[in-house]
Amino acid sequence: MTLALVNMSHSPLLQFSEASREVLDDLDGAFGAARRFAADFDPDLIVLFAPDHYNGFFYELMPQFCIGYEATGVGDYDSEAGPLDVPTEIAQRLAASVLVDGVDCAISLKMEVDHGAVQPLEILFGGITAKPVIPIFVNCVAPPFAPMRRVGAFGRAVGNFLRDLDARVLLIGSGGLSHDPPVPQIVTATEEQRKLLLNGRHPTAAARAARQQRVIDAAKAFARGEANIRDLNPKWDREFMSILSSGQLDRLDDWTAEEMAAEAGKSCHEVRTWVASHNAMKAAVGEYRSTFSYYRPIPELIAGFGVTTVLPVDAGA
Ligand SMILES: O=C(O)CCC(=O)/C=C/C=C(\O)C(=O)O
Ligand SMILES: [Fe+2]
Repeated sequence: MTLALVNMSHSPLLQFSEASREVLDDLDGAFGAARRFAADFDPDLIVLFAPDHYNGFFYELMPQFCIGYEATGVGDYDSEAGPLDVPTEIAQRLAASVLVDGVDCAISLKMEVDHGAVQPLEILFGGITAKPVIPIFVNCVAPPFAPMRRVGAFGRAVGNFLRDLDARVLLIGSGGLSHDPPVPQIVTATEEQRKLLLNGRHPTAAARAARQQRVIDAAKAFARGEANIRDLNPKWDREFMSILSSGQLDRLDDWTAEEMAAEAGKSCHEVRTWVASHNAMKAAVGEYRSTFSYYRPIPELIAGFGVTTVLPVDAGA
């Protein structure tokens, strides 16, 4: 086993925002660094921790963690649609191993994934079929949430499996830091939103376009300072990133979902993908070190945006 890790925020607004050329070029620089890191590492397998935004997972049956044996991109926000190249037999062994390790984890023989999973594959590798990938859903938008210590335990169970796998594996954690985009909440949902949250699979093109336009409009209003959206919290973001790079992952164990959302917005729970990925890395390799770290609060994307790359301490410089 040889392991490397990329964590990156994603944004459905990347192609649809009014962010300035300077901001987008700055972000492209960070994506370029992560892309070069991924190309240099040249994995033969990607293990991708990603959230979903009510495109593949719904309240009809909402797991906290789910390993995909097969997966398809739904194509939201112009992300690539179609089947991913999932090595089913390895995914099956991974799921069995995680269960034996004591973490109850769902499996899907027909997972549907959205921009949260697809965007890092596009940015790092140019598409969803460039490399074999095992997609792992982590619930980051639908309360109630697993305790953070459980997210850590899940990540470690994945890492324990990877430690004994004869492969070059790139772990990816996909999701934002502080952010509060207008994702409907079950407690405040209108009747129409409730239908979407329960099972809004495969919306019509018109319904998809209306849903997306609402988010695009909210981002424009937020950048003008006019939206009713919680502010980004760069202090919280930097503290979180510094805890991850310190390797002291148990410092996150007692963070509560309520405090996290109050500090950093409801979608900050996407950091759960970073927590799982770092715990997987630590379980598999022991000590790790950060090799690249980018952070910028970007209101036009409604995102505290981070990109990091990580290698085992004993890997060459
Ligand atoms: O379309 C909807 O109703 C949900 C909104 C949505 O998908 C927003 C996604 C935002 C992110 O992925 C993000 O900022 O991390
Ligand atoms: Fe997201």
